[in-house]
Amino acid sequence: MLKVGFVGWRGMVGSVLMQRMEDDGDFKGIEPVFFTTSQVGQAGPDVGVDVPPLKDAFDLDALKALDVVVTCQGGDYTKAVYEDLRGGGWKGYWIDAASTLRMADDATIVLDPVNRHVIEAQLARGAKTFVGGNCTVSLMLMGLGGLFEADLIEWMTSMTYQAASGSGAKHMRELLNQMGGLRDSVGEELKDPGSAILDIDRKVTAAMRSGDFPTDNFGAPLAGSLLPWIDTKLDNGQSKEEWKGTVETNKILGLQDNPIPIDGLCVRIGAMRSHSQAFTIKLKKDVPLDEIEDRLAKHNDWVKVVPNDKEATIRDLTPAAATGTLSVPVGRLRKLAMGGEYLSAFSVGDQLLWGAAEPLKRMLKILREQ
Ligand SMILES: NC(=O)C1=CN([C@@H]2O[C@H](COP(=O)(O)OP(=O)(O)OC[C@H]3O[C@@H](n4cnc5c(N)ncnc54)[C@H](OP(=O)(O)O)[C@@H]3O)[C@@H](O)[C@H]2O)C=CC1
Ligand SMILES: N[C@@H](CC(=O)OP(=O)(O)O)C(=O)O
Repeated sequence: MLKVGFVGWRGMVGSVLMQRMEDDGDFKGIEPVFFTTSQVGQAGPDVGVDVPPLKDAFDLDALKALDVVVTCQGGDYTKAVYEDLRGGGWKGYWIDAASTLRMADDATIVLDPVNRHVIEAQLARGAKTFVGGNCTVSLMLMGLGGLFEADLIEWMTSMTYQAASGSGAKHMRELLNQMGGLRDSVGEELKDPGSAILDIDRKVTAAMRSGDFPTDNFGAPLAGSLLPWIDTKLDNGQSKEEWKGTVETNKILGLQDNPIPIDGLCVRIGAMRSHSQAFTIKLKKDVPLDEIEDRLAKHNDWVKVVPNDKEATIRDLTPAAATGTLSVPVGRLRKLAMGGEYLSAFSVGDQLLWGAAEPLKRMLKILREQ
């Protein structure tokens, strides 16, 4: 029975992972050990099997006793522990949600409905480090996997609409406080259907720009606005989030030697936990739309092609519809005015499920089935 250590299990990503593992009975058949950076000795979570008290996540000897470490604790933890653990001779499997190790030569980015062949090849050559991809990248590949699989994409842009959860729990709270602050600033006026909308707008804008508006986490208003920058700046002008779209996609697909150009702008919007993306795709040839829809729909069990009409789109192709589900709807599929090789698409997905926890859960299962 695999002895599996969980670090970061009570955080936002970790909690989603725990829930999904419980839903699917994944704790049966492993020996789980729970770790913490702050609550050593306290009782472990109730996951339906006996677990020892929480161990110290920085205790290398305790970690070395494991066959597998699954961490959702974040990049600082990975930086603090991983090298020392490997340097100390530990040969176990490391499964990580953080981006720290993703582009390392000995790390494989996991998204098995898309790159099971890459994962299997890496396992066969003895790879031991497996990392979940960036949420936007994983969700894009789950949605458009059928086109990548058929090698139909010459290049593409991804313009994102990313939810607050991608920045963490505090940001989700701040977004809600911002929304509440805007509403409260015009509470009286909203009670009166006859009040002038431009007066309401003026007050809302003033509230948004006031020094009292809660912006400690985002650094600027998000509610009623948007933020066209995510993560740090690179020398070429890309944000790091935009860079990940190029390099992680090609690494996941095993195309580093002949990469597909993928670029775009990453934008934070006031959604809670589902990321959306609008794509412009240059196809290698003019493929009929029904064939494209067929390839997309058949690629995996979670992608759902949404007909390109208003009713279906506003019902099924939104964060409100996708959140809390494993479904990855893809719609707005049509050929663009530039010609038959130019395709538009729009996708949505829960960034804590396929964007974070689900690929890790499934990687652990792949190890168990080996
Ligand atoms: N947020 C996201 O969208 C994504 C995040 N990731 C990666 O996952 C990492 C973790 O992200 P996320 O889950 O958002 O981080 P959280 O801040 O929710 O949790 C991280 C850790 O904080 C500690 N913690 C302290 N106070 C609390 C509290 N009140 N409730 C819960 N945990 C608490 C816990 O560790 P302890 O028990 O040791 O105190 C927990 O494991 C990120 O750093 C990133 O590397 C990856 C993909 C997406
Ligand atoms: N950066 C993503 C969240 C994420 O997945 O990040 P990372 O690539 O560090 O795992 C966001 O803000 O929406």
